[in-house]
Amino acid sequence: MSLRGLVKHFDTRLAVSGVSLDVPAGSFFGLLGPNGAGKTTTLSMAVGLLRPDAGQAELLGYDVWRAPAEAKALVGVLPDGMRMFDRLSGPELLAYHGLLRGMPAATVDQRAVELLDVLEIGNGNRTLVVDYSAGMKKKIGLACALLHAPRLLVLDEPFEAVDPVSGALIRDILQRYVSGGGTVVFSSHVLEVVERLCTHVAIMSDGVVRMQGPLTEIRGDRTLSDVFVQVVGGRVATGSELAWL
Ligand SMILES: Nc1ncnc2c1ncn2[C@@H]1O[C@H](COP(=O)(O)OP(=O)(O)OP(=O)(O)O)[C@@H](O)[C@H]1O
Repeated sequence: MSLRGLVKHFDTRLAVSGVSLDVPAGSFFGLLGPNGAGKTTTLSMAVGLLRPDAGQAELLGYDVWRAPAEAKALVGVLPDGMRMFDRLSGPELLAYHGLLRGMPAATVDQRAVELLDVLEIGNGNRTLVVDYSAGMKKKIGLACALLHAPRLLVLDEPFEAVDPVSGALIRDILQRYVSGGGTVVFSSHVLEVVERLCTHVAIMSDGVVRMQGPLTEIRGDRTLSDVFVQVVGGRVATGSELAWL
C-alpha cells in the first residue's frame, strides 16, 4: 500500500493533513495514534471508502480511485463502525459477500463453513448479526474480509471489544496469513499487541504521520509506549485536578 499526500476535511475541520505511508508487501503494519488522530479517515481513503480531497492511494499497484475494481478485488477490509448488512445471520452475510465478489457458490460455502468454525461463530448460528455482541461483530467482519483470500488486509481496530481468547485467535490467524505471504495493515490503540505482532509501525497525531518505519528502528532500545508518549505528547497530571472527586 502506498499513500501519497492524502488530505481530508470535514467542513472546516482538517482531519487528515497530507498523509504519505509506505506499507511494504509482506509486512505486518500497525497504525497507531490517539483518539481523533485520523487513522480511520486515512484507512477509509486508502481502501476507497472515502474520497480524499487530495492525494493518491495505491493498493498492490492499482490506484484505488482510478482502478477501484482491480484494487478492491485484491483487498479485504474490516471497516470501522461495522457498516454491514446486519439483518442477516453470519452464514447468510458470508454467502452474500462471496456472491457479491463473484465467487462460485460452492467455494463460498466451503470457506464460510471453515471461517465460521475457526472464528468460533458457529456454522449453524442463525442469530442475526445485528444481535451479535461487539466482539462477534468484529469476528464476522474479519471473516467477510478474509473470504475471497485477499493479498492485503486493511483492518480498523480489529482487537477492539474482543475478549482475550478471541483476540489470541485473531492474532494467530493474522500471523499465519502474513507467514503465507499476505500483508496486514491495522489500526490499534493496544500498544502491546502492536509491539508483539508488527514488523512496521506508523504513529499519527492531529492528522499527520509523525513517524513510520520498521518496529525495531522506531523503538530502538525503548518500549513502544515510551516512543508513543514522546511522539504524541500528553497531559501530565499535576495532582490538583478533580480534587472534588
Ligand atoms: N464523518 C465525519 N464528519 C465530521 N468529522 C469527522 C468525521 N469522521 C471523522 N471526523 C473527525 O476527523 C478527525 C479524525 O477522526 P478519525 O475517526 O479518523 O480518528 P481516529 O484516529 O480513527 O480516532 P479513534 O482512535 O478515536 O477511532 C476527528 O477529529 C473526527 O472528529
